Amino acid sequence: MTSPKLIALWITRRVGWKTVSGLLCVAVMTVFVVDNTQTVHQKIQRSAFFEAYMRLLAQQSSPKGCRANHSFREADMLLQLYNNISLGRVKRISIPELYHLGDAQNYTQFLNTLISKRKRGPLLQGYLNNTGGSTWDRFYKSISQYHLYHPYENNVINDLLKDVSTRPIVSSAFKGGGSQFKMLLTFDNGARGLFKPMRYPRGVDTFLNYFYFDDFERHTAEIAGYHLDKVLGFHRAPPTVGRVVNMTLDVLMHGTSEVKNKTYVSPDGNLCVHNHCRLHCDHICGSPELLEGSVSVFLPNETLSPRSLNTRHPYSPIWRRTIKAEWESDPTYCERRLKNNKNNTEYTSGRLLLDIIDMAILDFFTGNMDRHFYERFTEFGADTFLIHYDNGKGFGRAKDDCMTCLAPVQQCCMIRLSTLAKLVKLYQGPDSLGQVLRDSMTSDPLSPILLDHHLDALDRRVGIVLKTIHRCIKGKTSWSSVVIDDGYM
Ligand SMILES: Nc1ncnc2c1ncn2[C@@H]1O[C@H](COP(=O)(O)OP(=O)(O)OP(=O)(O)O)[C@@H](O)[C@H]1O
Ligand SMILES: [Mn+2]
Repeated sequence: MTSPKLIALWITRRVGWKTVSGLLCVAVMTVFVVDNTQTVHQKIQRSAFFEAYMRLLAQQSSPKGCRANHSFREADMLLQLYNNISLGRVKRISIPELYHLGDAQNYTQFLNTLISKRKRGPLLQGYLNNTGGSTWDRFYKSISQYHLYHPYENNVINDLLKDVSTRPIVSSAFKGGGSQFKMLLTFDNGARGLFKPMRYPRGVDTFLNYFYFDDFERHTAEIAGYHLDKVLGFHRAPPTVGRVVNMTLDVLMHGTSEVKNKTYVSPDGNLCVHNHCRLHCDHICGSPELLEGSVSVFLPNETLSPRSLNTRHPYSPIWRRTIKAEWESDPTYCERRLKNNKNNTEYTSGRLLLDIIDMAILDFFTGNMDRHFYERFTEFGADTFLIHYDNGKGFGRAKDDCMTCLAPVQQCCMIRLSTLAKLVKLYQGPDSLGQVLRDSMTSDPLSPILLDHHLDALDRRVGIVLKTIHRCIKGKTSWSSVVIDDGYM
């Protein structure tokens, strides 16, 4: 914060807004009367103090962060504490300058500064000498130990998403694994994408009597999940885009023989396909032949760059209606099994637990309870990010908040400093999470992806995460045991 701004803030805090406004009016009148050789306007414009004061006044009257839509007393207290620590007003605790929040700085500027300091790390070995020039090749070559893609190589991702949403499809096959209907699409350049079809129109909520595993996924949640991961500065989700598939051309004509055999015209005259899977594989129909869905860029070939598949998530939910998982019934689960588990150093040291917490925050924002396993690129060992894919169970209910999704944060009472800084910034404004996500998603060909009430819910959820963190700090009476600066962002 600039020093005139600090002075303005200090005076305002001491004597109150009204008094300062009154004094300012008197000062303006005096300037006007005493010296009329220059206009009052010019004189006022010169004053740094005046400018700082007006900026603060504008923010006081119309905050636009998440807080403007949903404020929580405890989140406000955390915001104040955060800023006080940044200003050096709290003994023995400090926040590195990189994470200080300027009032007027917009979120994207703040995020970009943060990201520019992120470690790059080594790239995937299997692609180092790849000379292919497709957008997929360029993307694979940029995957590093610390991120799936680099935001400053934006053109790669933009070009890639354009290709995924427009390139001719030359083959479509059923994709096994998991419980939802999926197709593996191959494009005319041999590259691949994972297609998830629309199961619900945008306005349909998850039925209240459904468990999370009863529900279909939403293609819009896959697209929004990618954008949300991106605007939160994680860059750990495979680029995903909306696409309208032609059931005749892309599925019937270019389908594998298995797909062709399972394509039919419904009594309503629509071209449909069916497949048998574990849970949700009923019939997918075009209207009459067009079908919208999401396509995620397929990750690198697994033989070249293996991923640790099927590592059980410590907060995995149970596929049962009547039994609870251990973590659901034992609030000491994190302390006992993860944080202080001497038999399992995976969670007691390194970045893993904080990555699980980042993912829990992402899942709380979307309402996605569907985390059974986690995956990462094996060649980077434990010092690498978790891949944020499979976001399709999100955005089912805007009115409710998935508090069980937040269990890792509530129980472990930890958060990465960089993640906290982003959330506090979004809470403070001038931008809110709903707004930055809306802006990001306008680039998708199927925009609008989310209806407004889902965007508004995100602003509420930012406040709830901060409230949870504030409770942790109060409960443990220690900032530094809760807010961890491990240097990752
Ligand atoms: N973009 C991708 N590139 C490569 N592999 C992927 C991609 N997306 C998903 N996968 C792989 O396919 C598996 C199944 O995908 P996904 O989890 O999205 O399916 P699902 O049917 O929703 O599964 P579930 O029933 O567990 O929710 C993932 O665990 C992952 O290993
Ligand atoms: Mn899924």
